[in-house]
Amino acid sequence: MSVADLTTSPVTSTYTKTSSRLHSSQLSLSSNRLSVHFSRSPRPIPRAQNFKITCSVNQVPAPVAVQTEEAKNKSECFGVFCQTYDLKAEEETKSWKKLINVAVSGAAGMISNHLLFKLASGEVFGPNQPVALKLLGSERSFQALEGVAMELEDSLYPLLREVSIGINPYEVFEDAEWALLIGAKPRGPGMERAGLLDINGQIFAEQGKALNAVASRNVKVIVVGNPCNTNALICLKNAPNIPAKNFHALTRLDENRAKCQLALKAGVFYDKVSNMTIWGNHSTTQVPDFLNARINGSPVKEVIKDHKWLEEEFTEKVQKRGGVLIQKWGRSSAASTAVSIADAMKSLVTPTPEGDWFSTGVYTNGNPYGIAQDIVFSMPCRSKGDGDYELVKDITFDEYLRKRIAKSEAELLAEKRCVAHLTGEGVAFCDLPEDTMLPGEM
Ligand SMILES: NC(=O)c1ccc[n+]([C@@H]2O[C@H](COP(=O)([O-])OP(=O)(O)OC[C@H]3O[C@@H](n4cnc5c(N)ncnc54)[C@H](O)[C@@H]3O)[C@@H](O)[C@H]2O)c1
Repeated sequence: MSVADLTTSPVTSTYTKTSSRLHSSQLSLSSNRLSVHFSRSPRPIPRAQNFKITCSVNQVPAPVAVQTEEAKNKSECFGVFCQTYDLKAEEETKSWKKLINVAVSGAAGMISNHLLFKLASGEVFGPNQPVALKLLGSERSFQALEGVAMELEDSLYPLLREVSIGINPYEVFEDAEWALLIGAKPRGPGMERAGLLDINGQIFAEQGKALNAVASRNVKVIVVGNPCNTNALICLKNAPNIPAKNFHALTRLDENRAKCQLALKAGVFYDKVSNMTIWGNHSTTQVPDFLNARINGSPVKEVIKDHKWLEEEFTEKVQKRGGVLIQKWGRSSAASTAVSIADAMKSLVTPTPEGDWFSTGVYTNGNPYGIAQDIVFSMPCRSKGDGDYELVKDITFDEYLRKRIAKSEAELLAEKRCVAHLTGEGVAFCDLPEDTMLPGEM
């Protein structure tokens, strides 16, 4: 049964439009009946469209798209996603899950332009998980946000049930179960790192407060906007009613880059590289850990005998990859960052393969590695696939690794002092050890 088959059935034009949103893999057939169940949002007043369709291929009830006064007046939902369908359910497909609310900030930006389509396609949450996308933009980017929503409309994703757009985080983050915080100001010419910390820190303080006020109490937050570790710290400090454990700073792109470089050097396909940890800050002090990583199940140092390359070239290559890419591309990595955000989410919603782990920047309180408390630091984690994670215990350290980790730790502690006014910890004092470039910056 294809979409083409469906659209030839005797339906009204409204229904044809809707049924053309369905892909055969997401449909369920019982005898000659086809059922699709669009989950209802838990919110009392729908902001975007909530609808339920059941149809028979031979005899299709002609559904009426109802534009209620309330729906007309809603500015948050977008276009086709504002339709309310008044349909009678004849058959419900049991496999559909409850709608998942995903908020994305910086939704009109370059990274989101790749990520949103991955989320809507089912790549992250699976082929029977309906998704609502709640898109946050800035005042300046609002028109572009409408353009993004139009492209989402035109993509006819069957799993995409709601799209709402807005510039007020207190509205957009309502009931969010995932918050992907990508929107941030780029570092302008001549801007000091401390200036960037302050200007973006304010965005993440506000968004932390908004999450605290209106998001799901178990929302998982992934901070991408730079400087992402300290932004994540600011965000969690401003959201005291959400577990600090739920906040992540994205270092998965760095992990993916490190795996790629090791695979290249060892002459193996990159799926043979496992147990890759990025320690520390998403900056050039980050530490790609070749001591604990494995290639084909063996320690990297047994496979790659050129230890000088590992300590010098490999480490620097990973740390500066973003900058090199900008020189080639003329802009910072967007597609591979979106891939890595999807990877980071998948790592939390699917069980980690036996013996392996992944890297993510998380809150350090209670960590078993002796890293300073109360910062957000990239560390090795495992997940049961329930959205939560635990830190990996059996990790080996040597002097080289300890020394490098300490440098990244010192940088994050200095960044923390720089944003004390945003974390509720007094007066800020900025003594950053050096102005390390962020990956992705010139
Ligand atoms: N952690 C990582 O691995 C990683 C990798 C690459 C880029 N980044 C960072 O991700 C961020 C976004 O990158 P991009 O390439 O998508 O940038 P972009 O400039 O293309 O998009 C950013 C968008 O955010 C919007 N925005 C600004 N302030 C906002 C706010 N307060 N609320 C909502 N939206 C806001 C802007 O209008 C813009 O549309 C940057 O900070 C970049 O440094 C992080």
